[in-house]
Amino acid sequence: STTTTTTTTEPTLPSDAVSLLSFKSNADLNNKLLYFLNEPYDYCTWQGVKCSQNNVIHFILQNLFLNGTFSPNSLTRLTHLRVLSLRNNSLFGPIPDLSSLYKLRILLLDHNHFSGSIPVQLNLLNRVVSIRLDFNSLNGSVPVINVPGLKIFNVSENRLTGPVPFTPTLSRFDATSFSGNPGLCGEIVHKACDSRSGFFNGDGDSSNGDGSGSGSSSSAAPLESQQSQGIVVVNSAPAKKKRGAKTNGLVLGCSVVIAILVASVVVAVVLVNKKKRSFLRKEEREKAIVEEEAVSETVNGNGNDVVEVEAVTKMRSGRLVFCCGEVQEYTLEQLMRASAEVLGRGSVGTTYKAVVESKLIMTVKRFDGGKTAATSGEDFEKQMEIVGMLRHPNLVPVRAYFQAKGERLVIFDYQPNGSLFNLVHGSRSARAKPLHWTSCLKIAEDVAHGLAYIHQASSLIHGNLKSSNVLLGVDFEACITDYGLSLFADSSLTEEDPNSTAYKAPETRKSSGRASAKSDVYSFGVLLLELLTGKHPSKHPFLMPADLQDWVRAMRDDDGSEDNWLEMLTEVASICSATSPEQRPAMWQVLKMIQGIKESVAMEDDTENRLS
Ligand SMILES: Nc1ncnc2c1ncn2[C@@H]1O[C@H](COP(=O)(O)OP(=O)(O)OP(=O)(O)O)[C@@H](O)[C@H]1O
Repeated sequence: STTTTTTTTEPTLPSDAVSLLSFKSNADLNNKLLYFLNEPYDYCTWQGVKCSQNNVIHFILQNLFLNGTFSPNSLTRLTHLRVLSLRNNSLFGPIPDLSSLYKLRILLLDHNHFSGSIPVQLNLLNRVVSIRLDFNSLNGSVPVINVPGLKIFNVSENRLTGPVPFTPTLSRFDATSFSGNPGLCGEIVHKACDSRSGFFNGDGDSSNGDGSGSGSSSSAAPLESQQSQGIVVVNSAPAKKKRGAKTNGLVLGCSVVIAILVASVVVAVVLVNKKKRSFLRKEEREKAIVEEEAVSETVNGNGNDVVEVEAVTKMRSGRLVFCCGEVQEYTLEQLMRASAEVLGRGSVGTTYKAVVESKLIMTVKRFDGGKTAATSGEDFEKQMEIVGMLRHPNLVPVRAYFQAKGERLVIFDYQPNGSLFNLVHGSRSARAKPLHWTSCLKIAEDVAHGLAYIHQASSLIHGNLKSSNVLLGVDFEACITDYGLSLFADSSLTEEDPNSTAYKAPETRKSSGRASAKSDVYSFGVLLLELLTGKHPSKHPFLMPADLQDWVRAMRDDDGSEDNWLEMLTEVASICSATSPEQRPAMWQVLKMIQGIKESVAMEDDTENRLS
């Protein structure tokens, strides 16, 4: 056979093939890459390789456990290379000088074991838009990098030390690009390089009077960039030369004014950022965008190979799936760029109010990868398909979902009037009366309706019914959210909040206990008591039915006028929260009971009206 895995460099071989084989011989010690040289030399079909006119333009080998080194004189000879990604492997040793790759736009070497220093020649890659070197073991200092088009730069989680050069390029990135390197200092990472002065400690350094800002003495960056780019910098380094010369009253006065202005701008920037932050951290948002760029690179390099582009998009960026045949109103990229505000952090992730393209408002639940890792991608998709099909006036609809490696998002409608939790406990003082009985009845009916629908329309259960998962719609109708998502939570990893635990049926509190339709009924009973009494479930006493009636009446300060309906609703709550699941009614029966109470109240009103 002519098939060979030889790594010898025969002069007749195409030089790109030689470079690839040379890379493989050092980087792939476990021989995972099946690179065989057959005539005609077909290296453009090798794993991870994409060519344009027989020149390698993309080399993408991700998540392959490649275990070896990145030798100089291997890929560095691929002078047409535009995308180089070796992320998420086990490559070790130094990163070679890549300056010969002058066409390189995307360099992703993150999540490996690279050591040694960051090659200073990165600064010569003047077409590069993305450099990711995070999660390696790189040491030494951050080199001066001034590449105007650089959009993504991340060297976090390494062992870098010393001042971060304050160049016009690097100053565009925030501390997250450098985090996880305790030895780094300077303005960008908000850490003084001189141990004598604090960064934001107001010790007077900010008013040292010389107006210079760089704590990174090694930086060759022009200082005017700090002002011209509108970056407010509080100096961390003590003024050495000019301090003595500028101590007159006028300068001190100016310094105070400047300090006040600086503080106001910092506060304003912090406030704006708080409101406008994307639900993805900057680096993650940019990662998604870069991956899209990599995809568009694929298009450029390969004409109109749409099918392949779709496959790449699915694989790398994940897929935004719109449920129930919804119209696709926005793209993944638009979603990733949405401005977002944290609504709260729950047991399995964080929930955001996101605004896409300044007009579409939605709620995005972003799962914490670690806490839902036990659910496979396939199971997630299956469950989301069922959940996404449900439509009912008392359910917050799931519009879309997304998953990619380590990232899961579920997109709901945004409910403008907050949650039942806020309505019951929110701004009301501790001594405020519980909700009016008509509201209690209406909310109880809405929630029972939604829950009965979930149980009947599908094989789903809610699994996490509680007042923060009941939201109020535009007409203050109660809508259940987060149904069917509890399945993804790994209970051994989620912290138990006493308020949440109190909703859980006794049979589900054991580690082997599984949620069921009957455990949802129990949660509904607890929620009903919360509604009636205004008390957090963790404060509900365990009482026999007769005593429960007395307690509810006492909590409502009832003078007897609410007697009838209150007694009936408390009765419903009591049977729903029976200790034994068999004794609890089904949800449709609970709904019927509540509707019965409503009708009897209406009849009573009617009779009273006629008599009066
Ligand atoms: N669609 C929505 N519209 C408006 N607010 C929402 C929406 N979904 C959730 N919220 C609010 O966002 C906050 C956080 O919700 P999240 O579901 O993350 O946590 P939780 O409900 O407290 O706990 P869990 O994760 O156990 O459900 C809650 O106050 C919730 O009421």
